[in-house]
Amino acid sequence: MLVVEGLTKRFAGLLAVNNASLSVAEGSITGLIGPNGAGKTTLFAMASGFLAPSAGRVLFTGEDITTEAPHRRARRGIARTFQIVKPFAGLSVRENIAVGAYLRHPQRAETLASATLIGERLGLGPQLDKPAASLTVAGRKRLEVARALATEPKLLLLDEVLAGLNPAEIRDILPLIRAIRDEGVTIFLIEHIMQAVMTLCETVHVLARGEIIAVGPPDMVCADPKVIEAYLGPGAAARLNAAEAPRA
Ligand SMILES: Nc1ncnc2c1ncn2[C@@H]1O[C@H](COP(=O)(O)OP(=O)(O)OP(=O)(O)O)[C@@H](O)[C@H]1O
Repeated sequence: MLVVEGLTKRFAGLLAVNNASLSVAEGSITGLIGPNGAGKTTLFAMASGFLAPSAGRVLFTGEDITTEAPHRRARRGIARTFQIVKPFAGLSVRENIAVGAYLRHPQRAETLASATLIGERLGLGPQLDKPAASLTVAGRKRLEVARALATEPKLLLLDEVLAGLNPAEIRDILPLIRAIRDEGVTIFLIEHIMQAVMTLCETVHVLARGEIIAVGPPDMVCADPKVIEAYLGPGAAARLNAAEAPRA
């Protein structure tokens, strides 16, 4: 569904993403992991049109969308959430979701009806008429997903939607992410919480210093020495192996 080929982004002297290629299969929940500063959000920004790549291509359902603006990609069916959640604080929760719903339902009554349905589905029913500013962190994260989902995407890019949530809140939101996929929305997510990645994702891509260094099922990827070293430093995989080896 989404194919990224040789994607590169330079910020002045910094190579944030370097010749990254990956694909996200239709109907999958695919993960993008990697240490802080690896280039994950930059890659998402290029996939969703918020940043122009320095080189490389982005294909969506077989079409080259590399130079398309975010609103055009949204119309094609690509939606993203942002790591730093910034709802329109003065608007109600329903109105915030309606901003997304407006893309497919330009009539006000329909927009609000669609926003109501999506808000209820995301567990925000009791808060729909409250100002977005009154939501807890977990509520804001749900609102962020609701706003993206309201555009009725085919592909949903989730950038650390679990960050800042406590274990109970994470446990509550995981089935929701799975349900969204089960209803036909392909999901590509950046996540640091490995337990969630292990539970949700069929395939994981690992980015380190801007380069894709591994891809595969989460358990395989997490056991890959290259991945262990990217997180823990050179020699870490060998030290872990030595520590785990039975003593003679
Ligand atoms: N607009 C920008 N201008 C200059 N440098 C940037 C810009 N955006 C990101 N960077 C740099 O690019 C690199 C990759 O950043 P990015 O936010 O994509 O990493 P990340 O993997 O998403 O990190 P994290 O897990 O901490 O969110 C970092 O060194 C960052 O400082």
